[in-house]
Amino acid sequence: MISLQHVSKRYGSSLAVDDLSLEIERGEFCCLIGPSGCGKSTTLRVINRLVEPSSGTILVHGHDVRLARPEVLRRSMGYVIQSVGLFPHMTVQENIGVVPRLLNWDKARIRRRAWELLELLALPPDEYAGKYPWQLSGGEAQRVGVARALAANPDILLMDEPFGALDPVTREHLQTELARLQQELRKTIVFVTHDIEEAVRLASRMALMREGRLVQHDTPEELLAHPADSFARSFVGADRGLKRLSRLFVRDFIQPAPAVGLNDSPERANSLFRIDRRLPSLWVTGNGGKLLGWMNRPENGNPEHPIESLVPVDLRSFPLAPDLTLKQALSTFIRFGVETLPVIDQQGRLLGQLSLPILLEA
Ligand SMILES: Nc1ncnc2c1ncn2[C@@H]1O[C@H](COP(=O)(O)OP(=O)(O)OP(=O)(O)O)[C@@H](O)[C@H]1O
Repeated sequence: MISLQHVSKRYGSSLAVDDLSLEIERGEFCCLIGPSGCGKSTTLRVINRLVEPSSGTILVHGHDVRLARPEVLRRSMGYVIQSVGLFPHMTVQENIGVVPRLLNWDKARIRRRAWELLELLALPPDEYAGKYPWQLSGGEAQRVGVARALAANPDILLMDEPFGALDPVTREHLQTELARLQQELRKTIVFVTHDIEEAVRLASRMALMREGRLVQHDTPEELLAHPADSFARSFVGADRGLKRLSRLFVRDFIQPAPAVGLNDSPERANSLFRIDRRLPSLWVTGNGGKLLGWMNRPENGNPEHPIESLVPVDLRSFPLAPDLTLKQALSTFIRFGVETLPVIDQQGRLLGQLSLPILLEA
């Protein structure tokens, strides 16, 4: 899909990119990663000819990019940068419509597309289409930037530190959105970041660079498990086991959860405690299997009624959602100081539980 062959870029006497060869397959999410100044942005920009390489060849869909007119090439790829670059005098809808207008789409089609994309990016069109960039938060502006890049439905998205300027919470939110979007759209994405956590979370393959050269091009799992050299090892960090947890999801580690209904008899709870003598507590569910809290094993062994022994939980923060990463789950374990956490679906129904030993084994 995108093939960089022996690409170099020289600025005066220094080489920003040094004989770099890289193959990016269709539908891949390739993160270019490495320390500041290693040539990530330059590598990205030679793909849409914002930067002309000093030597080497770049093929997109098998065609040499040098043979395409730069403006045509750029329109055929989405491009998202850190500072967004929305036009301040244009509304959100007009900003999203920039490339479609250049492509002479009619007004109705541009509007339809803008609304469709705003919905896709969780920005209600009624509310956002008519806003100006100064009326948006950083996270919202970045979403509009992504919508604008997707406007003409390009196969390729080039993203240069798109979330670099956002606060950590918004950043994590947008990472989740982008991962969801990619599941749905399957674009070929080249994404520059110097944040290894971000790359591990999003990439299907990571290209680790150092001083303009490619050090390792691998899946995040491989890069974390088998860094190619001492530089790669130090870049991925001593806590690479912890980082791997960002690639694993709660849904794949759910186990059955021992539970009673709120209106079940004390005998029912008692029999579950008898079956597993080490069980410290039972989850308690209400209508339709919705989680309410837990009940502890009675200390004197006398059966207790779930209604009377219920310890309610804060459903917004305590239970896990199946699509959280194990890393996020670990922080919930630490926050509450527990060994087992319930997993619930969007309706609050108990799906099962995750235990800390299972997570640590993963
Ligand atoms: N237009 C330019 N003129 C001169 N030198 C440049 C130019 N653009 C980049 N460089 C140099 O090329 C090298 C690679 O820059 P590049 O921006 O590609 O790195 P990067 O890995 O994206 O860095 P960062 O993570 O800090 O953005 C740097 O040493 C930089 O100073």
